Amino acid sequence: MKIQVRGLTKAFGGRRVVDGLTFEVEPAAVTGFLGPNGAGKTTTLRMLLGLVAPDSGSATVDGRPYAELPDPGRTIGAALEATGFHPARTGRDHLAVLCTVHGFDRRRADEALETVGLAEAARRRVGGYSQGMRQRLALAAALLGDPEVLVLDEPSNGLDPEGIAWLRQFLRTWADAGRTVLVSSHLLSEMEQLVDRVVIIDRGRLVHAGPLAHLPGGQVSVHSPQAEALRTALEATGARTHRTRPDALTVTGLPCAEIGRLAHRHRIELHELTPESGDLETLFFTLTGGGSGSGSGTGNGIGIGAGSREGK
Ligand SMILES: Nc1ncnc2c1ncn2[C@@H]1O[C@H](COP(=O)(O)OP(=O)(O)OP(=O)(O)O)[C@@H](O)[C@H]1O
Repeated sequence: MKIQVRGLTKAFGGRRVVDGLTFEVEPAAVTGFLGPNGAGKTTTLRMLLGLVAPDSGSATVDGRPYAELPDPGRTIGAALEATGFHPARTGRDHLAVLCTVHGFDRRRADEALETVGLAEAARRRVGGYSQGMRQRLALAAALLGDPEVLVLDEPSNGLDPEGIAWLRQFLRTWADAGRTVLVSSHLLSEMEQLVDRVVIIDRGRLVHAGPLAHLPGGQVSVHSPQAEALRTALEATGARTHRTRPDALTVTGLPCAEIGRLAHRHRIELHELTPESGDLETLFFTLTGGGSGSGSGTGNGIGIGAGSREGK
């Protein structure tokens, strides 16, 4: 099932926090939803889940807005925040209550706890859970309806490296089964390990969407016996070059096809043209000019312009 977001817009107090946002999330892939703190990720997800009404535009799953899904609980599962658990309840009781509320078989509670690796802690009170265990419990809650589509807001927050490795494997298996998953984060370095595709937003607007493997902003390595002539031609277009050998350059700021076209136009012989995939950090800073937040990274990864969390 596909998630489709079309012209989605939402303003709070006259300020647009989601601004004409359009993107799609395909099944059978893990899609990262990335942007600095306050970029509008959570608001977008809340609109997708029918928790906030858009001012204009739409967010649909399988072609329908949440409110019109015939069986929303079995279509889309979401973990928006790993908070709001009753501390005196056990993990198992928490899920059992949700099963009752949503009309799911109570056996799903134990199955979901098993899936997220919380079976042994199931009968302990949530008040004693670590942040990572709460994340797993929130994920278990999202899985109760055995949905086709999973939406996770910052699921790696509070997970230790072992937890991250587990999450990566879980998401991989999920996508390999042909299901859809959208995972939001402001931690680029972690997402790079977790996702196949990215949707990057900043100030409520789309900055970039596409496969992780084809990120722009990376470098291209070029071998040519006329490296100096090529360098002159490239720099005239504004691309940055670095001579690595007498017959080799790395080029930043132009894709392979453009470099090949330019070389052809100047009758420059090429022996090799190799893209070196960009990384998310380079991409983000290239596309947004450094992000809208302030301050440095937070948590155990590198944050995208991770400033303070506003208005929460
Ligand atoms: N109900 C609300 N009323 C007023 N302002 C809101 C409301 N919900 C969100 N905002 C504001 O909208 C902006 C976008 O917030 P949102 O939580 O969607 O961003 P985010 O990208 O998810 O950020 P984070 O990574 O911090 O969760 C923020 O400035 C936030 O303060």
